[in-house]
Amino acid sequence: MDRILVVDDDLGIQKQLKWSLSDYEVVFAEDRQSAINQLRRFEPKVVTLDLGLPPDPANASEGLAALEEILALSPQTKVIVVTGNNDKENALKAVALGAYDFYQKPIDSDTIQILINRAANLYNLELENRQLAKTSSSMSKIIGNSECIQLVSRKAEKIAQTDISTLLLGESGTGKEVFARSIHDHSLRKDKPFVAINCASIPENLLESELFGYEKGAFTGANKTTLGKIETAQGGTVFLDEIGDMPLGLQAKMLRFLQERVIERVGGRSEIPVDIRVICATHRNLQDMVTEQTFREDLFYRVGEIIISIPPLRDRENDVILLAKTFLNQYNEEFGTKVKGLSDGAVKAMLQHKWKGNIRELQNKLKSAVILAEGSTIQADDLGLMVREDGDDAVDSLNLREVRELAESRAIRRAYYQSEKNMSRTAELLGVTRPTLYSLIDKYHLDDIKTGA
Ligand SMILES: Nc1ncnc2c1ncn2[C@@H]1O[C@H](COP(=O)(O)OP(=O)(O)OP(=O)(O)O)[C@@H](O)[C@H]1O
Repeated sequence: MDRILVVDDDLGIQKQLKWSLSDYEVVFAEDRQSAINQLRRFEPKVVTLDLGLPPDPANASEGLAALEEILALSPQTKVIVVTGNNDKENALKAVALGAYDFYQKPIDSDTIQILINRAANLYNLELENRQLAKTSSSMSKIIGNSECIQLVSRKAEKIAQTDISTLLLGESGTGKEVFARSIHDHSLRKDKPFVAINCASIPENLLESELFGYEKGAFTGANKTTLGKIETAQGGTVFLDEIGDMPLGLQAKMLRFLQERVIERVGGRSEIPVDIRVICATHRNLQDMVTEQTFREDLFYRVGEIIISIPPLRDRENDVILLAKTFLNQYNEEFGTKVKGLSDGAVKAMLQHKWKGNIRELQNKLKSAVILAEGSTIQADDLGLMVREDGDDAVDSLNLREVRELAESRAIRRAYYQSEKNMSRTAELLGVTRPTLYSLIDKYHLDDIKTGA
């Protein structure tokens, strides 16, 4: 509930406003000092300020001084000044000082309510814009305010200007490619190419020539010498998505390229030096693959000089809403629609949903909801989601064990980030011993925490 501060020494007006502003949490003050105290304590979004305050209720001096103090302390607050009848001069003075609007007594409940609603909406919009601007200032394409995504973004920002081989881990659709591009865009190689290749989507027999290129006549159909993706990225960055799907034979060749920074085209005889940064990604558990000997251990250490784990959307607190609003604006523009926002039910359903497809799933849902929405706001139904009552996690879980596992994994991850990745502190926050914490991390496959990423 948005909070409003009413500054007025007239108890009748206080009562009237409390009654007519039932959609808000209303707090009161009767003079300048108490107004400032309440402002500090409650951080209201909107203040209605009577200019005639004690000890000088007949003049506007005390009210104007209060206005200046409020705006100096909290410039984003929307202040609506309330003046005596016909006191236009002071009203205009207040607006010149930065008041959002003015209102002349006597107070009409409906009108002041409309004014306050508009002021609160504007405040919320400005707040959202500030948050978007804040997130876009560092890693520009990474949208998200949650603590875990901020930590990961900072890590990515730190390594962007180095050439360290980076391994991005995360479920499908969490934004691994977006991160890879952002790292490239923040690096000294940003004016050179960024070339992405998905190792899982290219048949095994073609992957080698796709990566390393081939000489004319190397095989049937090789009519002319062709550069591979690595060579075309010369000076820039190669993003190898789904590195876990790279066949073992090719892994050896990849290792040689990473160690010696030279490549040989298929059918070629000469070594070609390449100056390239490599970023790899996978949704697989490479450590397990190393144990199973389906991924070379030496390659694992070579591609993962630094490992960054991108958290799944369900662990990113309110980011889901921030992202949904961003996509909503984006799709409104793309499809020429005028959907205004998300209903409370839609917000609740989105916060409850498990987002197995992560940001990609959210994007798809928003896209069809914007196109199909009947009203001006998106409902849970438009997103194909259901609102569950609190504690009703079991509805789309397999059984109680799954509900418990999900809740425990979430709690562990939250405590881990809250304690800035300190294991002892994480265990303390969760009220378990360190060995218990480690066994839970193993049990729930929280690999990012295990590797300290
Ligand atoms: N932080 C973000 N802000 C806005 N959009 C994002 C963000 N992260 C990802 N996206 C969008 O989500 C979609 C999925 O992102 P991306 O392809 O980078 O995920 P991925 O982890 O590489 O997926 P996969 O493993 O399936 O290849 C893309 O359309 C991307 O534009």
